[in-house]
Amino acid sequence: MSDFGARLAAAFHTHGRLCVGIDPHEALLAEWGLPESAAGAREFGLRTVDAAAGRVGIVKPQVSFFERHGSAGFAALEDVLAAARAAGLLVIADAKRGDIGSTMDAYGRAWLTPGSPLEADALTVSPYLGVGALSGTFDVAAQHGKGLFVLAATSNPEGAVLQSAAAGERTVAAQVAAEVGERNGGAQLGSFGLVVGATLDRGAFGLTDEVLSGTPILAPGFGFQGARPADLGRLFDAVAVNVVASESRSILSAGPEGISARIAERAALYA
Ligand SMILES: O=c1ccn([C@@H]2O[C@H](COP(=O)(O)O)[C@@H](O)[C@H]2O)c(=O)[nH]1
Repeated sequence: MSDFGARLAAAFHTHGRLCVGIDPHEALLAEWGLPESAAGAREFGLRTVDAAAGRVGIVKPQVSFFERHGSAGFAALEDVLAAARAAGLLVIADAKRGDIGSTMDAYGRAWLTPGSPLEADALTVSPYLGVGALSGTFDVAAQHGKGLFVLAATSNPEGAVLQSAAAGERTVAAQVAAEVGERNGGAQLGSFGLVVGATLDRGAFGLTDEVLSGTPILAPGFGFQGARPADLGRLFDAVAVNVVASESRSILSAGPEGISARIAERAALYA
């Protein structure tokens, strides 16, 4: 099987850049007429997968909305992950795991090992304990052709003070980007990416075209958080071709009857 970077490039080519977030918020479950339970989250996720399949190439389940239902929530998530992958969608598990290296290795195995109940194509991880603490997770991902998205400059305003702070001659975000970029070894589109919010000016974080070159960029913040598809080129210019544009609530709020049309409409804006 090809590596994650190659599969992502193929998804871009076939379906464009939109990634549909699967975030079964309590309010959305109510709007969809579904119970506030693991069963509700499962049904919500499966219907979203059905609507996404064939219309986009990538989905991003937000793990927290399943985790809050405990073991039944994880069982629901397993079904959603399996259904999405069976439908040919690339699945980014948005779990934002971050810990010391030995513990990260276990997270890597949980989310990225073929046949694992929680198998995804890529996982979001936090570099707050040092990018080096993710070393074993990079290795597990590489071994199985999977991907990682490492938080660099997040879409929420609270992140900026830390992420734009100096780390030697670079900002924290740019240091993370440089270390992740090295892992991609000059590939046109590597398997190891960054999270860079679409709500911010990446220049303020030192995230130049050079430091982002060849690195997939997961960009939440489109839709509900205010960034518009038309901003993609302006925000990311030379590296826009590597951007996974993520929208959750702006799509999910269409409800079960309207979601297929909403996905098709939004996907066309990122084609
Ligand atoms: O910097 C980040 C990293 C992750 N997220 C996640 O993306 C979605 C955004 O949902 P919307 O409804 O499109 O606002 C959500 O799962 C976040 O946890 C982010 O927003 N920003």
